[in-house]
Amino acid sequence: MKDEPRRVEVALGERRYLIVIGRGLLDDRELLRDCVSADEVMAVSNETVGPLYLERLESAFAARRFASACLPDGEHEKRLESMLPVFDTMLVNGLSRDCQVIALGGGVIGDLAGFVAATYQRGVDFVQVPTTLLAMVDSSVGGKTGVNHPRGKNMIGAFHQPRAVIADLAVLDTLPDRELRAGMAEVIKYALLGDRDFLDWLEAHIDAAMARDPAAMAFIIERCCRNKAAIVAADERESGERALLNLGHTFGHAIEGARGYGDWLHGEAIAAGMCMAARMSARLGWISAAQRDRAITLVERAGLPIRAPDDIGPARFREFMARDKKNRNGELRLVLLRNLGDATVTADYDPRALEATLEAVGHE
Ligand SMILES: NC(=O)c1ccc[n+]([C@@H]2O[C@H](COP(=O)([O-])OP(=O)(O)OC[C@H]3O[C@@H](n4cnc5c(N)ncnc54)[C@H](O)[C@@H]3O)[C@@H](O)[C@H]2O)c1
Ligand SMILES: O=C(O)C(=O)C[C@@H](O)[C@H](O)[C@H](O)COP(=O)(O)O
Ligand SMILES: [Zn+2]
Repeated sequence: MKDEPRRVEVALGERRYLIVIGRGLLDDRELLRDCVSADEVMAVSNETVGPLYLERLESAFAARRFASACLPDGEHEKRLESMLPVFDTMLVNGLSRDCQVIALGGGVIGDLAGFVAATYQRGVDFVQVPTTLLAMVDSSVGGKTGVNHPRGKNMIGAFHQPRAVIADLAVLDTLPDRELRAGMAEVIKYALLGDRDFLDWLEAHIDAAMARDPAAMAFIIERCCRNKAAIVAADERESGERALLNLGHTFGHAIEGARGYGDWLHGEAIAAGMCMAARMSARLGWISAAQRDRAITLVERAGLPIRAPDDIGPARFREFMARDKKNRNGELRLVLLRNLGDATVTADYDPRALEATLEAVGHE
């Protein structure tokens, strides 16, 4: 018997949208046509995902004006220049302000296509069709769109919520193992920042999840989407608690930036960044050494890096961290652990704990 899709609502005051999670959704034309209501459709994907799944969208929207663009693959392509060919395609095809954009891909395509939608003719609607675990549990939800700048991650962008998120679990069958592991970093993030029960569950089921057990995957994706939907509903534009979703990201974004958005995947950098946050929290005495090790062990069991690359010194970390979007009045705000399953965003910490954590990169 086919499982019914799971549905998670993101409620933003009067506005709301659905995240639909299930196997085979890309073959459900009724759902696709329901979510994408416009007569003019622009699908954005990349050279890896497009050949695998774009045809499903093409055939679902054959009766409408349909245009598409497949960008080169990779995090380094998440930059302003990559948006131009997408705008060109939209203009050449005469797409009006009534068109809708579909982002078909991982977080890179989701963030970029979302920003295209936020800015094309001052803003059109878009639908997220995430194809990585990371995009299903995190980037497709919540409306953060944008691109990187050589001086910092996601430095140019806009809040622009999708009108729907369609997560077809079948597409994960073609996702490489390394990308699955990268997605698991954001999964572990939700547990550490605010969901202690989920942390216990993950510790018991991480091996099943890494083996792509279908029930475990569906449970994980729904649980993470519910967590994210609740945080985004409470603080859509990150004036407060949404910054908790940045656990591991102040360090992680510095790693990505210092490596030139190249060899370290976002999820890998965030994994190492979360371990740094755990070590710093332990140095501050906010969590015990045993709790720190529990967090790090889970990251390690997911096959993720637990250490930042040793060629990024404290000065380079600080250079990127000084530009972090969470900073206020020149103060470096960090997401740290007060307990497992209980993170806090604060600039109120002993700076020596940060210094020691940065100095120890490569040694611990
Ligand atoms: N907006 C947000 O809230 C948010 C949240 C988390 C991360 N992000 C951003 O997301 C990006 C990382 O996303 P990602 O990890 O999905 O990386 P990605 O988009 O680069 O995708 C990872 C790789 O998997 C390939 N791929 C995607 N789906 C596939 C499939 N089904 N089968 C085979 N290959 C597939 C892609 O072509 C790519 O090579 C980063 O830029 C990060 O900053 C944004
Ligand atoms: O949705 C959010 O809020 C997040 O912070 C989710 C993060 O996982 C994601 O990497 C996000 O893109 C980071 O945003 P930024 O504002 O720190 O650039
Ligand atoms: Zn992230």
